[in-house]
Amino acid sequence: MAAYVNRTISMMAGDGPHNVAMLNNGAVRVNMSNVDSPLQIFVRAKKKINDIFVEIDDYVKDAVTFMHAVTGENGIATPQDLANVEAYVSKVQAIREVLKRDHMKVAFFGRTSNGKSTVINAMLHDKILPSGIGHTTNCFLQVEGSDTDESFLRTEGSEEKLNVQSVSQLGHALCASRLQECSLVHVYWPRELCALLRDDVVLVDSPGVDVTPNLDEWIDKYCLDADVFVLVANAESTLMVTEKNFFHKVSTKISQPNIFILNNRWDASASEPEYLDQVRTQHANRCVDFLSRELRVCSPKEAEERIFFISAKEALLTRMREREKPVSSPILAEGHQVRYFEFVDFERKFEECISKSAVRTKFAQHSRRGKNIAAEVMAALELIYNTATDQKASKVEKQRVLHEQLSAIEDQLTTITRQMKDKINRMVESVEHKVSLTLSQEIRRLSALVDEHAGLFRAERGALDAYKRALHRHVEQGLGERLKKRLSADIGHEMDQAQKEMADRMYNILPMHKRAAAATYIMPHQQPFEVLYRLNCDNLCADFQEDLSFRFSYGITALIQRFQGKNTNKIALKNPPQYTPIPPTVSPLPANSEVVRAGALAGGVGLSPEEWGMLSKFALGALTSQGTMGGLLLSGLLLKTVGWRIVAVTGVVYGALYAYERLTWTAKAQERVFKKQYVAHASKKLRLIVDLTSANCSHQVQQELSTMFARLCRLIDEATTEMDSELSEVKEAIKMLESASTSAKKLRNKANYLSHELELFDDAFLKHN
Ligand SMILES: Nc1nc2c(ncn2[C@@H]2O[C@H](COP(=O)(O)OP(=O)(O)OP(=O)(O)O)[C@@H](O)[C@H]2O)c(=O)[nH]1
Repeated sequence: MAAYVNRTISMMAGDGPHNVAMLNNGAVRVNMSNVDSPLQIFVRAKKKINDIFVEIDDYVKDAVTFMHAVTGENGIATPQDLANVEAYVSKVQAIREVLKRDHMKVAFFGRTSNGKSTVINAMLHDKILPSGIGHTTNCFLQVEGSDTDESFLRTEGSEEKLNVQSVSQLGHALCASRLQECSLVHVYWPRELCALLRDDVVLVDSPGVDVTPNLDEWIDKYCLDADVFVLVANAESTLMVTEKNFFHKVSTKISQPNIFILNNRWDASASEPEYLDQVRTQHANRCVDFLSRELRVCSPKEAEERIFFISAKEALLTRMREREKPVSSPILAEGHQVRYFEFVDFERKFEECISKSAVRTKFAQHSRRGKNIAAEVMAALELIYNTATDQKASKVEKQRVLHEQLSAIEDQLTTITRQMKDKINRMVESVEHKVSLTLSQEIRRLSALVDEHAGLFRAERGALDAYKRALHRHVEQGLGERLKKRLSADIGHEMDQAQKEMADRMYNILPMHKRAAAATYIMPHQQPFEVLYRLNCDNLCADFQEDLSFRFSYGITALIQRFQGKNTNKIALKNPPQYTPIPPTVSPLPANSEVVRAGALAGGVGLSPEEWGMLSKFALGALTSQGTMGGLLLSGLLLKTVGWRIVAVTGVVYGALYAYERLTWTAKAQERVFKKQYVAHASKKLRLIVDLTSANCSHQVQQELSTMFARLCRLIDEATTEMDSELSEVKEAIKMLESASTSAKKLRNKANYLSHELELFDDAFLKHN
């Protein structure tokens, strides 16, 4: 027996969770260090996946912040995309909460008094749960590590901390204030006092399966999240139907539950050593059969590894002694070391099993969900990245097109401006020439126009003034109509052509969407173009003074004037006068303008106008004086030369001519003379305003075309301004899209990193588990 014990000790010391040593007094000490405990797999896995979920949490929050920035108007993510990713924040939070609470749970079941509480106490190395003969545990007792160093109780649904000593009352079936059998009491025990608790193992004690009909309720409440079930059987008897029945129910609700069978009270076999092996074999076979054949939760070989023959009472006692705690019965039966080693062996296998199982059942699903979340968020970011990339490409293209359009418009506008300027200048010159020519021609035809006037002519002052006003109107109107007829249509046609060409060329460089606006903005001429000029005969001929006094054509004065006029012309021709240019003006010339002109002519022969006046008066005075000596001498000379008869006949003829002219000096003749004088005067005045009028008309044309060109240029300017601001917007959008695609790419890559981390987690903790 001693050899068997030593062999078992050396075997277990090598790979067990606890270093085992036999003490001098025959007791066995087990090192509580849990550095190499299989439970550390769960601990490390929990820490790792918790760290990964912290990163996933940060990642999802970063993704939500990013998506907020790119969602909305002109955004690249839809509110639905944002809502989808936002939903993961709470999901990750929920997983982290579950992770915090994740532990390895082992539930102990069996018939009353089989020793469930004693097994748990032995595993906890202390007498924590009530145990005793008869029906002791009357409700579920869950022992777990307390975060603080204190030990306390908490009943289900209550936050009140109760004294841990009260567990023997609350959980004891014999206690007056006992709880419902289905209720749960949390027993918090300092982690530092127990390696199992430190490593997140939670142990659940239960009332005997033979004392309740509510097995289904138990299973639903306490078994569904259990990683390992321990059936504590009584080695003194055999597996009972009630026990089997319970686990049948468990296996229908949980797929492949991990079930260990402890044949407790094996110390009883010490009193009957001769049947020890047979009984053990019998129990073991039945248990293997139950697990592998009836429940089908494992293979027979695996089942063999999950069946143990122990004495919880001895194990607890041994551990109490190790911890130098008072024990009621220090005497242990023969073979207690072997049973204790088997108990330790159970613990090691149980720890391996519960650790692997908990990692697989709890963290596998977390890992899967983490990967799904990373993949879903990555898909959303991939979509945003693609959208941002596509939109950026189209914006870059738009930017290129806008650049091209702007520089094309600028080039074309420069060319068109130069050409249009030339065209306007040519048109202005042409119009000026045309108006000048036409007006000059019309001035030459002024006598015909004046002759057409058929008003009642009378020589009285009042009637004459009225006639003059009527004639002014007639000339204004007639001249106006003729000019309009000859110029407006012609120039108007040229204007229309020029404007049309201008508009066509400008439209062509406008962007398409502006053309419609331009078409409505620049309306074609509703009215034909009209040359505007101001012909105000009232002002122009205000200085006109008719001379309607009778003058005999052959009177001496007339003859001298005629003679004088010829000589003056001769003098004028010999000495061409230097005219002082008179600036064209619409205001009437001064009344003494003739004097000025005469003065200018006089200047041509070197005499001042005053000197010429004196000379003329003297000559005329000399010739026209009837009573002077000169006249007498001339008469005498004529009489002596040609004879008195000829003089008489000439006198008669001369008298007859005078009488005739005097008699024909009627209102008609006076009107003719008036019109002639008017034509001469008006022609002279109109000639003065030819340049001004033609300049005005050409200016009008220039104004009209320049205004139109300016309006078109304004349209182009508006269009280019719009295009400039559009270009700025496009540049901004490109910047935003660039930054969005970079961020989306970074976040997408982080999702890859997280998925990779979870893959590594699977490799480390799940794949070979
Ligand atoms: N001889 C012996 N007695 C044991 C062993 N384990 C437990 N007992 C005793 O069996 C009695 C019942 O033990 P408990 O641990 O209360 O059994 P239980 O299964 O928890 O019983 P309930 O709580 O009523 O369901 C106690 O007196 C224990 O001391 C053992 O291995 N050997």
